[in-house]
This record gives sequence, C-alpha cells and structure tokens, in this order.
Amino acid sequence: MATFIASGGRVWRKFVKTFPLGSNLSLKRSPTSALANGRLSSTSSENVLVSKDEKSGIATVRMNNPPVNSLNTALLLSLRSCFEELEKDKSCRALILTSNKPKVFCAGLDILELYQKSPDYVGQFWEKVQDMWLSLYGSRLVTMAAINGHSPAGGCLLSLACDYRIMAEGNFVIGLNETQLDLVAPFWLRQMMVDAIGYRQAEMALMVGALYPSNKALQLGLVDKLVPIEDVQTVAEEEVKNWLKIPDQARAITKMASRKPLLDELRKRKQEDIQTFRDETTRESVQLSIQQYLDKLKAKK
Ligand SMILES: CCCCC/C=C/C(=O)SCCNC(=O)CCNC(=O)[C@H](O)C(C)(C)COP(=O)(O)OP(=O)(O)OC[C@H]1O[C@@H](n2cnc3c(N)ncnc32)[C@H](O)[C@@H]1OP(=O)(O)O
Repeated sequence: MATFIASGGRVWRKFVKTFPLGSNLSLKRSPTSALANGRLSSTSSENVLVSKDEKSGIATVRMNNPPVNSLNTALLLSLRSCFEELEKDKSCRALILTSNKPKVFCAGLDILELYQKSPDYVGQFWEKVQDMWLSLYGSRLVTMAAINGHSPAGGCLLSLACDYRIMAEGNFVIGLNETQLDLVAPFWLRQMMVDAIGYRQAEMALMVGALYPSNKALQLGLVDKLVPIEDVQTVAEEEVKNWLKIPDQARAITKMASRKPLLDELRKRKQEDIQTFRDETTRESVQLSIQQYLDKLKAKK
C-alpha cells in the first residue's frame, strides 16, 4: 500500500503499510490542504478518499460518490469501514468529514435503494445505515462535518452525528426533509435533531420536512459556523486543532457519557427499527410517493 508524503509542494510516493478500506482500493494523490505541510498519508477506496496528517493525527474523509454523494450500499460500507479503521488507528485523533465534490456535501440516502426493492433488501440496507451511524456517532475521535454544499436528509444525519458542523455560506440547504418523501425519520435521528436545535424547533422541522438555507441553519443551531465555501476545509482544520488542545481522554469520556444512552437504545432496538423501516418503506403508498419524488428530481432539468 502506498503513502504520499508531501513536503514543500513536492510529493513522493513510498510503500508502507496503511489501513485497507475495503477491497476496491485505488490510490490517488490527496487534494492539497493545510495538512500538506505535515506528513500526509493518503489512501482511498473509489467512493471515499482518506488522507491523514501524521503529525497532528487529523484525518480528512472525502465522500466521492458522483454525482451527489448519495448514500448507496457501497458508500455506506466504505464510510463505516473507514470510520472503524480510523478509530482503531491509535495515532488518529480527529476526523473531518467532507465532500470531494463541492456544492453537494451529501444528497442523503440513495433513493433508488428504497425504490422497488424487496423488503429483505430494504431491511439489509437500513442495517447498513444504522451501522455506519453507530460508528460515527460513537467515535472517540473529534468529528467535524465540513459541509461544503447541500446536505439534505441523510446528509444532515451525517452532519448531526459529528461533534461540530461548519457549513458553506450561500445557497445551500440542510435539514431533515424525510416527510416530503413520505418517510419517517427514526427515533435516533429525531433525537439528534432535538439535541441540536431543541424540542419545539425539531418537532416543527421534522413534521414539515424543512430544508433550511445555511444562514437559517446557523440561527437555529443546526450548524455551528458559516464560512465561504472555499474556506470550509481550512476553517475545519483550524477548529479541530482547537479541539485537540483538550486532552483526548477527558474529551472522549465526556462525549461518550452524553451519547451512550442513544447508542445503547439503538443497539437494543436495532431489529425493531429495521422492521419499522422495512414495513413503512415498502408500503405501496410510500413507494408511489418515492416514485413521484424521483420524477420531480428528474423533471428539474
Ligand atoms: C425513513 C427514514 C430515513 C431517514 C434517513 C434519510 C433519508 C434520506 O436521505 S431520503 C433522500 C433524501 N434526499 C433528498 O431529498 C435530496 C434529493 N436531491 C436533491 O435535492 C438534489 O439532487 C441536490 C440538492 C442534492 C443536488 O442538486 P443538483 O446538484 O442540482 O443535482 P441534481 O438534482 O441534478 O441531481 C443529479 C442526479 O442525482 C440524482 N439524485 C439526487 N439526489 C439523489 C438521491 N438522494 N438518491 C438518488 N439519486 C439522487 C438526481 O436524480 C440526478 O439524476 P439524473 O437526472 O439521472 O442525472
């Protein structure tokens, strides 16, 4: 496996052992960032690009699933595997989650994974969503969402699972619009929304499936900071460095103390949650709503 070491703008390739990210591994030079001033190791699967600054222990995970980073089975598996590998890597202290394609952070679940599929398929798909969430929400690392574009539904889920959210200013939206597709957000997703913006605002937002422009999202507390899109990554790196001034152990134990109840609740009710999702999503009326939503997306052009 190769590592890229960047120094003074030059990049050398050398072969060392790094973590595997699934079988479909291809290596690409990592995008330039402030981290390139340190020792930068980089590896990637096709749909997730990972680079890690060895000096600071900060990893950047870039979703790379064109055209809109929709969360299909392959991306969910790669993200989970990547989060788990970084979790195991003792030298890793923080993770920045972003999109390799600015303007869309993540378009949410891949709607095609929910359309005209068997109940078993849908149930297995939902378990992959649950497992990916468990690994990110329950991470010991500092997790920072660098939201460099739209972040509806599952994109908002990813962002909420992180410790801090930095979003691009401008005409980008974030929120939980599930009801617009005739879908019902599960208890653990609803709870993260309540924890971020408070009960009343979350209740309203969830009922009407609201998508907020980034300035309204900041006002509600759905995101923590707004910056120009070209600065999202740099500001995320600066913010992470501030968080890393706090001793890891105390920070991680405190984080786990507040997240354990929700993590445990999902672990306990995993099968029930899968069954609810499977039964709801495969209902005929919901399938019709999904079809209409897909048609609307296509008709946009
Ligand atoms: C039951 C509880 C579940 C709770 C958890 C979460 C649920 C979900 O996540 S459901 C998914 C909800 N997602 C959305 O509503 C977003 C839909 N997409 C958009 O609004 C836009 O695509 C955009 C704002 C994210 C980006 O806009 P733009 O850059 O203009 O790109 P296009 O709309 O032209 O899309 C390009 C291409 O991608 C297809 N597509 C978009 N989103 C999805 C998706 N989520 N799943 C599958 N496919 C998607 C879109 O149809 C276009 O396809 P083509 O026409 O074939 O090019």
